[in-house]
Amino acid sequence: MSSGLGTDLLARLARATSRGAGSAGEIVAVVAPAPVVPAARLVAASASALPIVLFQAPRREGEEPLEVAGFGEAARVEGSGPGCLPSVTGAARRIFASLREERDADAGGAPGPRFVGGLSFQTESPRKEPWSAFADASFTLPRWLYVARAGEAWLWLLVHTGDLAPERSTIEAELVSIEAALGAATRPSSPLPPRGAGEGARIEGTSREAFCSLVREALAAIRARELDKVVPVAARRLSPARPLDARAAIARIAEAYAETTRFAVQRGDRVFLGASPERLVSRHGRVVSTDGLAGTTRRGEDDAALVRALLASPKERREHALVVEAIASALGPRCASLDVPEGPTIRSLPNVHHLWTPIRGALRDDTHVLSLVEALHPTPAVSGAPRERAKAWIAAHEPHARGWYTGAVGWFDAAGDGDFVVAIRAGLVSPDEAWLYAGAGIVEGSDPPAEYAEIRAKQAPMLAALGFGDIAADPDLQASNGLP
Ligand SMILES: C=C(O[C@H]1C=CC=C(C(=O)O)[C@@H]1O)C(=O)O
Repeated sequence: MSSGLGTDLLARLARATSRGAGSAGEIVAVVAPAPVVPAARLVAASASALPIVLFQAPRREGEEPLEVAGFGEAARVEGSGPGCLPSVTGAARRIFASLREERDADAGGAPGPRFVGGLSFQTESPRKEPWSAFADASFTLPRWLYVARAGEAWLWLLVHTGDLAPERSTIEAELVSIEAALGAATRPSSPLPPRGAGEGARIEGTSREAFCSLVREALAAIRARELDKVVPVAARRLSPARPLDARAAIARIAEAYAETTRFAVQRGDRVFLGASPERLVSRHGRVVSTDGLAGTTRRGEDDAALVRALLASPKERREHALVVEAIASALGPRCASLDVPEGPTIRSLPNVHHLWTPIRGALRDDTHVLSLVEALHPTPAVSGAPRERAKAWIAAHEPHARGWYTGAVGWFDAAGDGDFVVAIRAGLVSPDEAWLYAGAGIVEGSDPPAEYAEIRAKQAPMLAALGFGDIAADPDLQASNGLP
């Protein structure tokens, strides 16, 4: 074994299993200190065929961001159909109860094993392509789990005790590959996308005209008082001439959008990845926090004027207020206190500015983060208001499957703590195609071409990460690729 980490981890595994033979069905978790690297870069550096998960939180005031990267699966919990989250929570509890953590003194502070995964926007049976491998809710307990916080990092290995003897050589081979990735991830990577990746690519999906007509239909429903707000989503499928590299795209988007939560969940050869600016909910003990995020303007040379206009726009404020009201009424009954600022501030990303209301509260009891997710999802930032009517409008009008886009991605641990983001600014990437999505909140006063420009700006990070940045920027190339 090339480094101390590998030797350490295997010695700890041997000691842990010799201490107790382990009852049938038990999972032993051993942990050792690891080099500190950006989690997204670790995923990108990994040549392992093991499926990946990633959740790399940004720096936020008063919080130590947690970075999580996982390879392979020690366990998976899944559910489908409306109301499946309680059974997923129950299944995860039983797995945590069968998990034996073994920590040496140098890993006393390591954040423990956790499930990483997500859920779809709407439950759907059977799930439509390209999302067939993504259950309505699906969470992985990684076999190899890298966790980093506050300048320290650790690597966990989770093994079913019954599998140990036959698996030993597989474990050793996987460890060699993860150590190599950790070594490579300490060196700066090249964030440049492949040149000319867009050449010869086929692009299909929601055209400018189709999106504008969806917005006009939404406006008609709003004028008819059927809805206050609805969030139509456009989908675009890119079939490149050369294979796409989802893991390299993860590293690029992670470095370019460090103020967002960078995430990835792999099922089969498809990776759902993105960089979300919007927290759905986090729970740490009794502290709950979330973001009201809705209302958008592009960035430009006249940035300060754009921000002033965004803050002053009654239409954007209304679109935003509906989100904040829905969050406050979902969390209010569960909280002993809830701090909802009077008005929004600005959250600026490299591509857009948003209206933002950070909300924090103290929970009345130890509500599991998944039941908070269930109470909040989907917020009017991705569905609309009233919620059920907006969901029905979306199901009737959007021609494509959203899948996990505008769902939620995050992690939860044995204590029921967790962190989830709204799964936006994301796409589903496999070697031979990428599905990119973007939506926009429609309220009275929305202008269809302006909303179309907004979704193009929201898709720019994923296009650039995949090497299609030239398509996003160049109108001639857009035309030659069949884009409006
Ligand atoms: C639905 C999306 O963004 C939501 C989040 C923030 C701002 C939004 C807006 O201004 O329309 C959307 O509600 C998306 O990026 O696909």
